[in-house]
Parts: sequence; structure tokens; C-alpha cells
Amino acid sequence: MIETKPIDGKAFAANLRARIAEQVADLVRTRGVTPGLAVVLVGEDPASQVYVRNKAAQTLEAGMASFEHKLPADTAEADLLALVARLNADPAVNGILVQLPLPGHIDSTKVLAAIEPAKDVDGFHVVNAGRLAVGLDALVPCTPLGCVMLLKHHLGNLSGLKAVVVGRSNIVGKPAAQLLLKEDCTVTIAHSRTRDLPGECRQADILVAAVGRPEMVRGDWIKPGATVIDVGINRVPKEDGKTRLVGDVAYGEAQGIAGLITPVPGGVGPMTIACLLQNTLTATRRQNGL
Ligand SMILES: NC(=O)C1=CN([C@@H]2O[C@H](COP(=O)(O)OP(=O)(O)OC[C@H]3O[C@@H](n4cnc5c(N)ncnc54)[C@H](OP(=O)(O)O)[C@@H]3O)[C@@H](O)[C@H]2O)C=CC1
Ligand SMILES: Nc1nc(=O)c2c([nH]1)NC[C@@H]1CN(c3ccc(C(=O)N[C@@H](CCC(=O)O)C(=O)O)cc3)C=[N+]21
Repeated sequence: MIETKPIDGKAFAANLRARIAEQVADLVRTRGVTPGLAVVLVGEDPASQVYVRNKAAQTLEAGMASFEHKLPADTAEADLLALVARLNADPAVNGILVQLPLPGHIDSTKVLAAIEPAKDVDGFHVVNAGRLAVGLDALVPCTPLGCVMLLKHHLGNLSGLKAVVVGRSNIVGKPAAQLLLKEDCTVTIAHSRTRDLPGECRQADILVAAVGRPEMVRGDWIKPGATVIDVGINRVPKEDGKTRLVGDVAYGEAQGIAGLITPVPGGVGPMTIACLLQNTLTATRRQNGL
């Protein structure tokens, strides 16, 4: 029987934020530069409001400036594009994040394309996605960046390991695969059309689940001793009418099979926000030629 160890993303993220805060303090003291992050939220999705609040609080805690822009759900696309243009031109703003998903009447591709790539701290702009793909310095999507940081910390060198990423979104799956490839993993990207998904997963030394389906990955899909990174954040109803968070992996079933696994909550989620601050610091340095 394998002893399955949880990966404490919450503690790792807290530590990372503390190190970022030191570097921010240093930047303020030596250069008089305070990194600024603008977060734009359109509409009143309760889950998004929680994330935006958490992001703002942690931004301030790190010693950065936080600019929150809350727009009504019926905001016209042109007005959102005008706000993005103002933020692009504002020297106090080093990073811009437009919370997704956007309401249906707004073309999110168009909005993401309007963000200045140097301020694109989500790493969603095609210029950053392209730079990552060809191996140039890029702002890298926060969630995959956080996943790979946790993997390197716990496994050391990832070279030659077989990684299976379930999910191919531009936000998580695809950039996660790019980063794992950069670490010299042998990478498979699985998705809704994959034949024999359990069999593909069973090959993985590193299994990244980014699907958005509660507990879809079962215990017997996991190779004994594998490292499991559960990106899923799914709210499911409890008996008492409230909701609880579960990942894309059946966490209970993974016990005794996986070697290491990220819990939900307390795994990848907190790393996403810490990496957002890391990207904001990186963007600030580059914009100031540092
Ligand atoms: N922890 C964090 O910080 C973050 C967590 N998330 C969470 O991660 C999850 C994924 O997010 P995101 O990538 O944006 O989601 P998307 O819905 O954009 O992508 C889901 C992917 O999963 C694939 N998929 C769906 N159903 C199946 C299936 N039955 N078998 C195999 N593959 C399937 C889809 O395949 P296809 O392309 O073929 O349709 C798609 O590629 C969500 O739970 C989200 O809440 C997201 C961002 C940050
Ligand atoms: N432009 C954009 N960039 C994003 O990065 C982005 C986005 N839009 N839209 C929504 C998703 C989701 N996301 C999360 C961030 C933090 C947690 C997080 O902190 N989770 C904690 C607690 C969650 C809770 O308790 O609700 C945890 O997993 O432990 C989760 C999910 C960022 N996203």
C-alpha cells in the first residue's frame, strides 16, 4: 500500500507571496516603483466576486497597488474595450486581468486581444501564448505556472517523466502541456474525444486534471505512485442545501494509489493567485527595464 501525501498548495502559496512581498518592498525602496494590478469584473457571478476579492486582498498584502473595476453585467463591449485601452495607457497599472467568463454578448477573444501583451498577467494574449510555444520569455498563465512550481518543488527534475494533461483549454490544459514539455516531460494532451481516457491516464507519472467535471478521474485511472495535480474547482450541493468544493479527481479513491496529490481546496487554487502576483512583479520589472 502506497502512502499518499497531500501537496500543500496553500502553504506553498503563502510562502511564495511572502517572498514576492520582500521583492516588492525592495523595488519600492530602491527604485520608487510600486507594482499595480488592475482587475476587471463584468457582472455579478458570486464565485467570480470571491476570487476578485481574494486577489485584491492578496495584492495589497504583497505591497502592490490594486485597482478594482466592477462593471454591470449589461456593459457594452465597446465600453469594456475603452476601459482596457485606458488601463493599457495608465503607467500606474503594470498588470491587467479581465475576469472570465465574460457575459455572452461580449466577445472575450476580442477583449483579451486588446490587452497590452506586456501587461497581460494572465498570459492569455496570443502574443504570450505564442512566445511560450516557441520558447521566448512570456507572461505564462498563472494556474499552469503554479502547477509546475508545485511539481518541481516536490519531484525535482521532471525530465523524461510521462505527463498526461486532461483538458485542452487555452487557460489551463494547453499552457500546462507547454510548460511540462519545456521541463522535458513526454506530454499527452487528452480531451473529450480521447479514446480510452482511463488507459491514457494510467500511463502518467504526472497526471494533471483540468476538466471541470466533479471527481471524473477515478482511483483506478491513477498509476500507483503517480503525482496527481487536480486543477478542477467544482461546486457541488451538500445534503444541507449548501455547497462544497470538489476537484476533477475522486480524492478519496486516490488514497493509497497516488504518491502525491493536490487537495481541493488548498492545492492549485491558492497557487493561481500567488502566480498572478509573481507575473505582476515580472511585468513591472520588464516595463521598467529591470
Ligand atoms: N484552480 C484554479 O486556479 C483554476 C481552476 N479552474 C478549474 O479547472 C477546470 C477546467 O477549467 P478550464 O480549462 O477553464 O475548462 P474548459 O471547460 O475550458 O475546458 C475543459 C476541458 O476538459 C475537456 N473535457 C470535458 N469533458 C471531458 C471528458 N468527459 N473527458 C475528457 N475531457 C473532457 C474539454 O474537452 P474538449 O476540448 O474536447 O471540449 C476541455 O478541453 C474547471 O473546473 C475550472 O473551474 C480553472 C482555472 C483556474
Ligand atoms: N481572467 C481570469 N483569470 C483567472 O485566473 C481566472 C478567471 N479569469 N476566472 C476564473 C478562474 C478560476 N480561478 C481561481 C482562482 C483562485 C482559486 C482559489 O483561490 N481557490 C481556493 C479557494 C476557493 C474557495 O474556497 O472558493 C482553493 O482552491 O483552495 C480558484 C480558482 C481563477 N480564474
